[in-house]
Amino acid sequence: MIETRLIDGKAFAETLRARIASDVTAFHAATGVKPGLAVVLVGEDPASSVYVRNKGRQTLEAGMASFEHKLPAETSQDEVLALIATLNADSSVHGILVQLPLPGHIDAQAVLATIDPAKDVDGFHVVNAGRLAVGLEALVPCTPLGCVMLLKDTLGSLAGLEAVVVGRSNIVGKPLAQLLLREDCTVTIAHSRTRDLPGVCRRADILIGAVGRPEMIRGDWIKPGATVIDVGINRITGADGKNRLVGDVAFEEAQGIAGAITPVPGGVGPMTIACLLANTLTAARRLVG
Ligand SMILES: Nc1nc2c(c(=O)[nH]1)N[C@@H](CN(C=O)c1ccc(C(=O)N[C@@H](CCC(=O)O)C(=O)O)cc1)CN2
Ligand SMILES: [Mg+2]
Repeated sequence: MIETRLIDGKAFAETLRARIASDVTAFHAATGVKPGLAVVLVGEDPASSVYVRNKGRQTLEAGMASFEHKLPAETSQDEVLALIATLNADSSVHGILVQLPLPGHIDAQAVLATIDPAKDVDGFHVVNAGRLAVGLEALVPCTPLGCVMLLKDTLGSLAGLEAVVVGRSNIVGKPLAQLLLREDCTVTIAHSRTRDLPGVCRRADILIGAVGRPEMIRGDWIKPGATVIDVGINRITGADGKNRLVGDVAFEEAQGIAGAITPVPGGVGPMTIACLLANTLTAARRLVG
């Protein structure tokens, strides 16, 4: 039986954030500029509020300036666009992020399209998505970037490996497939219409769950020894009536089959904010340098 290794994203993210903090100190000493991150939250979604609070705290801990803009749920799209125009023009702001999801009356794509691509630290602007797709320097979405960092730390070179990404979102699935292609993986994006999904998953040396469906990927979908990255964060009520967080992969079933796996929580999640800080420093270097 295979001994399944746990990929500790929480510890990796802590080390990364410490390195970013020391790079921020050096950048500030060299330029006199403190990188600044502006986060826009519309409404009071409880999970989003927690993520935004954590982003603000970790931005300050890394020695950067944090600008939080919390707007009521009924804010109009025009008001959000006006705020973004102000942030685009503000030289103390090097990174701009609009927390998703937005309330239903706001067109997220229209909002994301107005962020200056040079300040788009989420990497969601079509200019950054396009630059990533054609192999140019780009700001890259944080969760996929974190996944690839964990994979390279676990496996070294990814070249030639068969990667299956289950999920085709603009935030995770599509950019992650581009990043894996850049690492010379053979990449498949699978989704709800994929035929024989278990069989497709069983081909994977690297299996990524990014569908947002609790424990959908079963243990017997995993090729023995494969590295499994679980991007899902699903809140479920267990048989005992208690709420808990599970991923897209049936974690217990993966034990003894996967070579390595990220837990939920404590796997990919913490990497998202660490990579956001890395992107903010990258954006500041490009804007100031
Ligand atoms: N503008 C953006 N919106 C959203 C993004 C994003 O990258 N940019 N990603 C997610 C939410 N997110 C950050 O915004 C995020 C999600 C999860 C975590 C995290 O650390 N998760 C912990 C568990 C936390 C919990 O108990 O809920 C973990 O997995 O260990 C950080 C950031 C959607 N929106
Ligand atoms: Mg909408």
